[in-house]
Amino acid sequence: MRKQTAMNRDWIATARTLSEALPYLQRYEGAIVVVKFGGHAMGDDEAMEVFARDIVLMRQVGVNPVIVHGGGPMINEMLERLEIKSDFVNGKRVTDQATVEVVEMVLSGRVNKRIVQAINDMGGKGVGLSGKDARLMICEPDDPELGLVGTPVEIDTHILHAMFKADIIPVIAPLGMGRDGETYNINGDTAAGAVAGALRADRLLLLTDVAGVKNADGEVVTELRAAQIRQMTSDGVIAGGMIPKTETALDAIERGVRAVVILDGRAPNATLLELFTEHGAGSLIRAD
Ligand SMILES: Nc1ncnc2c1ncn2[C@@H]1O[C@H](COP(=O)(O)OP(=O)(O)O)[C@@H](O)[C@H]1O
Ligand SMILES: CC(=O)N[C@@H](CCC(=O)OP(=O)(O)O)C(=O)O
Repeated sequence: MRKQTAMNRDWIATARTLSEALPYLQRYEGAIVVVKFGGHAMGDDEAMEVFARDIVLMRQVGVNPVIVHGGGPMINEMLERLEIKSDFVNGKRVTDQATVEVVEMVLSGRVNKRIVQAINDMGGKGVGLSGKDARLMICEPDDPELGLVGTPVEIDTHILHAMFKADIIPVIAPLGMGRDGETYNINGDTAAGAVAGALRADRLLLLTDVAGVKNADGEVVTELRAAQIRQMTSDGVIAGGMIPKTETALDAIERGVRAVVILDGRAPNATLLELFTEHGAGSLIRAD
């Protein structure tokens, strides 16, 4: 008879986890899951590999994942190198013409390609595009104070549905086009929310560098409703980069997204844990 060593007890636990995933796999078959991959959530090459593997696995089991990425820290690094000063207002970058050119170069050129390559290295079919491609995201100016920052007002989802049919994983850089062909910088969270809303996604996962939305005592709140978010924002508990995230969550839910989760993208297999196990991660936001 074969003995149960410590090692094969680990295998038994792995097999059990796989087996227990069945109801979740059934629930998400054919579902659309938009994943916002924030610049702070992107780690080293190994973390990128784990993220890409999870996304390819999602596609393999019948989910339609869409990646919308950020890259704020990478943009900051390039702006510093070029000695271009940059300010944020309520988590959004004040963007002039010189800045938007750098944003496009870094996001579409560097960050997007890195994610696409990681997905393709894992055997998936990742295709990179920005909101300018195929007029995916038409924008209007956000706040005049922010310059060339756009709010998506029209999302053409045809290209995304065509990609799902072709087994392609879309990887979207948050840039948009104005009605006169001008380029807009879109906050990554805002772009992800707009795409998720237009697709009526089943889930929007916002991957960041904190475990979730924290209360005044610094504890992660695991379930949040709209009224609570509004209160925490007016109290200043939700601040900085968390403002566009929670605003996005509320907006996406209003547009028909079933639920939004804000979670730590640096935690290994964060997306799989959230979707396919009973151990939901981060803060889950639903309609009131
Ligand atoms: N109530 C809050 N709970 C958690 N994080 C918060 C809160 N208020 C502000 N933050 C800040 O928001 C940051 C996440 O936003 P951001 O840096 O823009 O992330 P990303 O690059 O992933 O989009 C956190 O690292 C944290 O410093
Ligand atoms: C208007 C605006 O703020 N655009 C962002 C776009 C990138 C982004 O959102 O990156 P993270 O998700 O990593 O923060 C910026 O210029 O930094």
